[in-house]
Parts: sequence; C-alpha cells; structure tokens
Amino acid sequence: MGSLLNSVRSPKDLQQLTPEQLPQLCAEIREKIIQTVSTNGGHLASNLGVVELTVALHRVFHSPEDKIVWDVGHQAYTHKMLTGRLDRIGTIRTRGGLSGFPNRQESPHDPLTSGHSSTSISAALGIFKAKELKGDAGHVVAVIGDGALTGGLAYEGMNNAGRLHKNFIVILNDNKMSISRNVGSMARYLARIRTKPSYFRIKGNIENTLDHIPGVGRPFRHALTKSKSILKQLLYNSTIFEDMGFYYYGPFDGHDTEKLMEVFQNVKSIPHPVLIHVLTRKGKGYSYAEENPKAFHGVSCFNVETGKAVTAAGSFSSVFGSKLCSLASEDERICAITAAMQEGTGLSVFSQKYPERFFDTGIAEEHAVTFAGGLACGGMLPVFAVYSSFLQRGYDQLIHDVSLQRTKIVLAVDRAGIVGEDGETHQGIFDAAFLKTIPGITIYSPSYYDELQSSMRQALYDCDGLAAVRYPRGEQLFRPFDFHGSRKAYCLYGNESADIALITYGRLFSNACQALSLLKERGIEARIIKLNRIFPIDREAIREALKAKAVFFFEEGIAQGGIGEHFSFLLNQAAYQGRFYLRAINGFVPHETMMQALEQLGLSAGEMAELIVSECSD
Ligand SMILES: Cc1ncc(C[n+]2csc(CCOP(=O)(O)OP(=O)(O)O)c2C)c(N)n1
Ligand SMILES: CC(=O)[C@@H](O)[C@H](O)COP(=O)(O)O
Ligand SMILES: [Mg+2]
Repeated sequence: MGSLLNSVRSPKDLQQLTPEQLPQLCAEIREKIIQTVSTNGGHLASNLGVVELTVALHRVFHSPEDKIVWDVGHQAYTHKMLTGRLDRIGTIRTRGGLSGFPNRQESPHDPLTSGHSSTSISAALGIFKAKELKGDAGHVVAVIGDGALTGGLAYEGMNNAGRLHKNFIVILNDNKMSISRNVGSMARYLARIRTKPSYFRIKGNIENTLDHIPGVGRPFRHALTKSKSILKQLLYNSTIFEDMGFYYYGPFDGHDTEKLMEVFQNVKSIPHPVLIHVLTRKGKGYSYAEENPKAFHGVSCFNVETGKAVTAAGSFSSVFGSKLCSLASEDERICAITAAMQEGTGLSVFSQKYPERFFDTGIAEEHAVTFAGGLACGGMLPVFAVYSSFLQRGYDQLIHDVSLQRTKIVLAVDRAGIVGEDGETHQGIFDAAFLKTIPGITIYSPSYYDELQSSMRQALYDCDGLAAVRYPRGEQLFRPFDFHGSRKAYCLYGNESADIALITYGRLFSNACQALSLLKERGIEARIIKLNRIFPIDREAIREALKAKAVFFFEEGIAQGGIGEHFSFLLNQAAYQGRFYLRAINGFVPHETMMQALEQLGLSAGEMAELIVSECSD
C-alpha cells in the first residue's frame, strides 16, 4: 500500500481521501511522530493523543480561512504535517528547522505563536472579533487541554466569549493529564462529567420532548435553556461551561475520527459559543507512552524499541530538589510549590516525603505566587520552583502580593538562560531583568551544584524579603579544577593584576574561564569577576572592576534592563574611566541546541575571547 501521508501536501488533499482511508492515515502519522521525536526529541505523548482529533478538524474546517488555535501548542505536530510541512517535519526543533510549537512566521496555518499555556481562548476570541470587524469569513476554533484549563486565563477568555451570539468553538481535549496527573477541582469535575452519558443526546431528547408539549413546552424549554437553575442542572445534567454561556457537547471519543467529524460538522452552524468535550489517551498508539505518559510528555532522543532515552548524569533541578528536602527536614516551615511542573523542577521526591507541605497549583503561576505570599503571611517559608519563562506570568503578584507585603518567599527559578530546542517561547532570558526591579529582592545566580546548594540556604536565611535563586536547564558545565564554589557575593578568578576584566554570572562562568585560557595562549592576561549574588551588586565587586582598564560583561539574559546594564550604570556613578563592553541578548532566541545558541549569541568561550582580542589588540 502506498503512503497516504505523503499524498497530503495541504488540507485540501486531505479532503480527497475516503473515510475508509483515514485510519491508515492516522497510523502513518503516528509512525512519523514516533520516528521524528525519537530522533529530535520533543513532545511525544501529547502529539500521539491528538492524531484523530487533528485529522477530523482539518477535514471539517478549512484552514487557513478557518483558524485553529492550539493551546500551549506542544501537540501541533500532526497539524504541521497536514498543513504543508511534512517534508520539513524531520527538522523540527533543530536550528533553522520547524519550531516545536505553532509559529506565525512559519505558516499561515498557525494563527498564533504559542508555547505558554491557557492563551488559546482569549487569542481565538480576539481573532474572531478581528474577522468580524473586517468582514472576513471563516470559523475560529480553540483547542485546549484539560491541563491548560487549570490556568485562570482560560476562564477569563471564556467569560468574555460566553457572551457571543455567533459560532465560536472551543474543543476541550481531556486526557486526564497535565504533564503529571491533572490536579484540582476542575480535574475532579471533568472526571465526573466524563462518566455521564453523552450530554448531546440527553439535551436533544429533553428539548424534543418539551417542543411537543402544546402551549407550555416551547416557552418552558426556552426559559430552561436560559436559566442557571438546579432544575436545569438536574434535567440537563448542565455543566459549568453552559453556565458560562457555552453550549456543551460531549463527552466524545477523541479517537473516533468519523464521530468527531460528524460533531464538528453539526456544531459549525450553531450561532453560539460551543464547547466540545473530547476524551483522548495521552501517548495513544505507543505502549511505553500510554503506560507512562508523564515520562513521554517531553523527551530527548530515545530508542523506539526499548523506549529508553539517554539520560543526563544529573541536573540543577535534581540538586535543587534534594537540597530542598534536606532543608525541609531541618525547618518545618519550608513548603514547596509548583505550577504543574513537579517533575521538571525536581520536586517529585519532596512531594512524596512531605506531601502536606507540597502544593501543585496547576498551570497557575499567578495564583502560585499569591498563594506563596499567603503562606508567608501565615508564617510559613514557601519556595516556589518555577521555570524562568513561566514566572513572567507572576510579575504583578511578586510586586503586589509579596514585595509590598514585606513577606518572605523564595523563588527557585529553573531553566534560567538559554533552554535550547523549545526555542523562543521558553528561553529564560528575562527573569534577571524583571526581577531586579522588585523592591527588596535579592537574586543569586549559581554556576555549579554546590553553589546552588549554598545559595538556597542564603536565600532562605541570609536575606529578608523576596529572594530568587536562578539556575540553568540541565547539567553544570565544565568547572575549572582550581575553582571552589563561593558563598561570597562575588569572587575573583585569574590574574589579579590584569588590566582586562571579564564579568559574568551563572553558567557563563565556565565559558569565561575557557576564554581566559584562550586569551593566555594569545599572550593576553585577564581576570574574571564572577557575580554570585547578581542583585544587589556588591560595592566591592564594583571596586574590583574599577581597577581594570577594560571591562567585558557577558550575560546570558536580555541586555535591556539586565544586570550588565545596571553594572555599567554603577561604574558610571563611580566615575569609571575605562572601556565597558556589554555582550548580552537582544530580542528572542530561536530553537537550536543550547551550545549553538550561545555560540550564535557570541557567548561561547571562543566568541568571548575573539571580542576581547579584537577590542584590545593595538
Ligand atoms: C504558563 C505555562 N506553564 C507551564 C507550562 C508547561 N506545560 C506545558 S504542557 C503542560 C501540560 C498541559 O496539559 P494539557 O493542556 O492537558 O495538554 P496535554 O499535554 O495533556 O495534551 C504544562 C504544564 C507552559 N507551557 N506554560
Ligand atoms: C510544552 C512545555 O512547556 C513543557 O513541556 C516544556 O517543553 C518542558 O521543558 P523541559 O524539557 O525543559 O522540562
Ligand atoms: Mg491533558
């Protein structure tokens, strides 16, 4: 049998297939997903779960006139293959290749660049309103997972969309999983409605019956559908979605392509917001992923036969998790909070050891910060472990609900700096710049595991108010053999009498050390001022920098408002007469390996040395 997938070069080609061919198409898509992710890494289980759903969507809706907005966007591989990107799917998440997420720059079939959770309904509503204002035709569909539905933004979107009197479609892809098992009362609620018979049918039957009762039937049906009464709930088995202004249909088997197509076709003509509840299995079709969807949510390369991945020897996240456990054994006030990233942030052991002091808020970073603030008001010592890029969500809460309260919480900011293959939505390049604006904050940026451990203790006990410890994704880099981790706010490395000073912090210290060796080979002496506490900057570190004739600041973070810019301001205030160079990040950083990105940004050892040679050669 020839490949059906190869014959689909656009959604229009999909229309040419017969319904009988769709199961084979889905099987081919699954095979392609498994093969691609096993080579490139990526989000396996979520993508395997939405194959039939995506095929059904593209059979019924006509992208790009109809807009399909994927929440988070980690599950859009089938969508990419069906919308003209099959040839490039093997390049996904690699330099210059397809993004692992929908991307507006990549295809007209991606109406929204995404990566962060719970944005789909709000964005889809905006797209819908823009269409309406411009008189453009076409449907708008948001596809949101049950995990993403734990994010408050989704409800803000529904709250507005529920007032529409036009067709607007939300598909809830319910697989009972966030990355870990989904948590919270909405997850419990979905579990309850999953077990009820299809609401589509019940509702239809009741309305039919009422319509046939002469005189009172129709007005009563009308009143009933508009009401939020208990009677309606009893009769209709009504859902929260109905109460928010949506027609609710489901639950449906999300792997039954034909049924899904029938439902989508039916709801297309309803002049009202509609929520279709679809049940899928995360990891569907690959037994290792079905059995352990958590382990196959996001994976690096793996062996398809054995399901085994190459695992790193250690990581900052796991060192953080162990250290927090030991600190919590000494201090009963310590609580750990995650916003649906228990595994990624290294908190799994803590959650088992101290279940009563462990809190998973769901994908709700804003709530997590305010909740941590509340715990602190109540006398606890909360540690919120969160990826740098997701913490962006909690900025106002940090100011209003923590700093302003003069309470103490600790942020364990994981994935700080370049994250690599997830690309521009996930890079942790803004945290140092935005955190340092918050009154009273202390920020540590350890380079190695032992420094992370000591920074944790310092953040908890050596400073008042809000403190952050930020560290990168993955393993520590090469460490100069004669370097010992330091608890000081800064430390010095290299030739103390050198006129050239490299200043840096965090992971880049390793590269700076290598740059120092490269410079030495070329007869250039230099020293490094390594900042351990990056905010507030120690006055002594400024005095050390003042001794140099040329200062080169290297920063794995955004230049504008970053630590380097602030350092230069402090040097200026101290009437520094030498030269100051800042090499930091400008704008978004695309997907490629972490090492490739550092090279590209001029932050590899070689690039650092080149800059210094070119600026300091006579
Ligand atoms: C703001 C934000 N916080 C956390 C994440 C990390 N994250 C990505 S996918 C995911 C789980 C999403 O679950 P769901 O929407 O149900 O999709 P599924 O993977 O189950 O298909 C999480 C927590 C994120 N992308 N954005
Ligand atoms: C889609 C998403 O936001 C997460 O799955 C993220 O990709 C995880 O990143 P890590 O691989 O760094 O844990
Ligand atoms: Mg889910």
